[in-house]
Amino acid sequence: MQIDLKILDERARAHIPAYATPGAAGLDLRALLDAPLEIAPGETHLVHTGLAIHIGDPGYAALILPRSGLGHKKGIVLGNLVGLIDSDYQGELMISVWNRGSDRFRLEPFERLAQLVVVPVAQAAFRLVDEFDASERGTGGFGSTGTK
Ligand SMILES: O=c1ccn([C@H]2C[C@H](O)[C@@H](COP(=O)(O)OP(=O)(O)OP(=O)(O)O)O2)c(=O)[nH]1
Ligand SMILES: [Mg+2]
Repeated sequence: MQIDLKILDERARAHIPAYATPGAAGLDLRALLDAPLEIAPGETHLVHTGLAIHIGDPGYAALILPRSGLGHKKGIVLGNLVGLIDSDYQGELMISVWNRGSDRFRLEPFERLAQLVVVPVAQAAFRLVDEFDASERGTGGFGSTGTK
């Protein structure tokens, strides 16, 4: 599929998101910074990408997810845990970066810090009912199928 992409800051032109391997699901997003950004433990910063996308089709959305290596090894994840990019959003892609670790982290200009995944979306219409058709699970949740 194709998605319209706008470059909002010329520095981002050299780093148009691309899939790193033929099977990649995520497109790495880079930090558009003038200088390295020191992120103290517990701090959250909103980081620019210099890019905007317009998905334009309500049958799709994009998710911003952490990169596994940064998240696991450095504690650098997202302040909103997951970013949701609506299909009608046309503004800059912004990344909320949260240092949940115990060490300072130095984010370098144009470092890859998160990834964008395009996903199909179903927009649901709600039909009000008094009773649901029976299902095998019914109302059982939170471990009701056993814990082992
Ligand atoms: O990590 C993110 C999350 C969201 N957005 C943009 C795209 C999204 O379409 C818009 C609104 O996000 P969301 O709906 O999650 O935030 P909200 O707090 O509900 O704001 P709004 O009232 O604008 O919907 O902000 C980003 O750039 N980065
Ligand atoms: Mg919203």
